[in-house]
Amino acid sequence: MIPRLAITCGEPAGIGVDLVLQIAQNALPAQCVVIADTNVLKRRASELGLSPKYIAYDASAERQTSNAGEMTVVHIDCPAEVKAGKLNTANAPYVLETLDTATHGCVSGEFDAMVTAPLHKGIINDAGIKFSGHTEYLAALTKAPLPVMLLADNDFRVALATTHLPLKDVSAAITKASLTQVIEVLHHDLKTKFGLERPRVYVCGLNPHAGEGGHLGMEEIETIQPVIDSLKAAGMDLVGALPADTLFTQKYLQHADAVLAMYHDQGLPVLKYASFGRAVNITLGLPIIRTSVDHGTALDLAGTGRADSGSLLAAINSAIHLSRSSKT
Ligand SMILES: NC(=O)C1=CN([C@@H]2O[C@H](COP(=O)(O)OP(=O)(O)OC[C@H]3O[C@@H](n4cnc5c(N)ncnc54)[C@H](O)[C@@H]3O)[C@@H](O)[C@H]2O)C=CC1
Ligand SMILES: NCC(=O)COP(=O)(O)O
Repeated sequence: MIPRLAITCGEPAGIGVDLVLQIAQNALPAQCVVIADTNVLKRRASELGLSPKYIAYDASAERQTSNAGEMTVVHIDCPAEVKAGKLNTANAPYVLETLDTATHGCVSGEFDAMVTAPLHKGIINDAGIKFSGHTEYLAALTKAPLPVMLLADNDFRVALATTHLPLKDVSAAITKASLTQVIEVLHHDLKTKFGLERPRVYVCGLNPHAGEGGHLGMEEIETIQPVIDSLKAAGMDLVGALPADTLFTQKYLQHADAVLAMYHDQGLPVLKYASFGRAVNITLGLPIIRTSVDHGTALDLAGTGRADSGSLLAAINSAIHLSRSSKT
């Protein structure tokens, strides 16, 4: 089976467009279908000194792997002119339309997976559209009750109990019910997507020193530990709650199939310090396969040819692997 992947370019003023063009210089063992405005691609390609052959996507044609120097495209109109590095609120609906097209294609089975290049959350909100991130948006589109963000560099996997929310709201968002659901989704997907029979998950506390016995916060005693104990009693292999600063050391990491951090900037800086440029963001808990890059729009690099496509390539390879090996 040749996997067919929908690839979105994200923010058109960002490096997503550059990266997709760079990736198309190489042959890939999948049919990569880029969802974008062909004119945006062509203009950026000429800025980068690239000239791929553009092929209009034909859903009825037989699947073929992607050839070097060719790009299969589903054209979506981008309303306003795109200048590399310059955000424009007028193009926010276009960004979402590319996501909608890719997602509907995955839900219908036309695509086996979607791979997303980075979008700019701020400019979409500036356009008057409430938006937190791909993770939440794709969950709403696919009616998934709870998405879980996981970033991975091979066997080093970091999942998050909460995603995009202000730090002041994190504690209230971690309830016994929400944390139980997050761990259940993580446990389920580690088995079905990563083939881990009995995944071992190390769980971080929320507070410094995991609350220091209640002297530095009560969330561990009142919420996190009771959830861990109850799921362990139900048969899951969980360790914690451990202080996050010491959990992220080799002594523990070498035994972990995944780490569950309580919030975005507790887990991701560690992962990015170790693996920036080759890690993959995988959304768990969706009825479709979605992978993404480990970085943002890097407006400072758009159109310069200096953006590193390592993480996008890793995201594509991960989507290919997951399309072939995932069980439901
Ligand atoms: N999956 C997604 O859609 C993601 C989107 N973002 C969004 O990106 C926007 C900008 O975020 P920032 O925090 O500035 O992070 P960023 O990742 O865009 O940039 C941080 C630094 O890393 C560099 N960098 C990023 N990607 C690179 C690459 N492929 N090659 C070489 N250098 C690279 C940039 O030049 C910059 O110096 C925000 O709106 C954020 O929400 C951030 C992360 C993921
Ligand atoms: N830092 C990772 C990130 O923000 C990715 O968000 P999403 O757009 O994939 O939900």
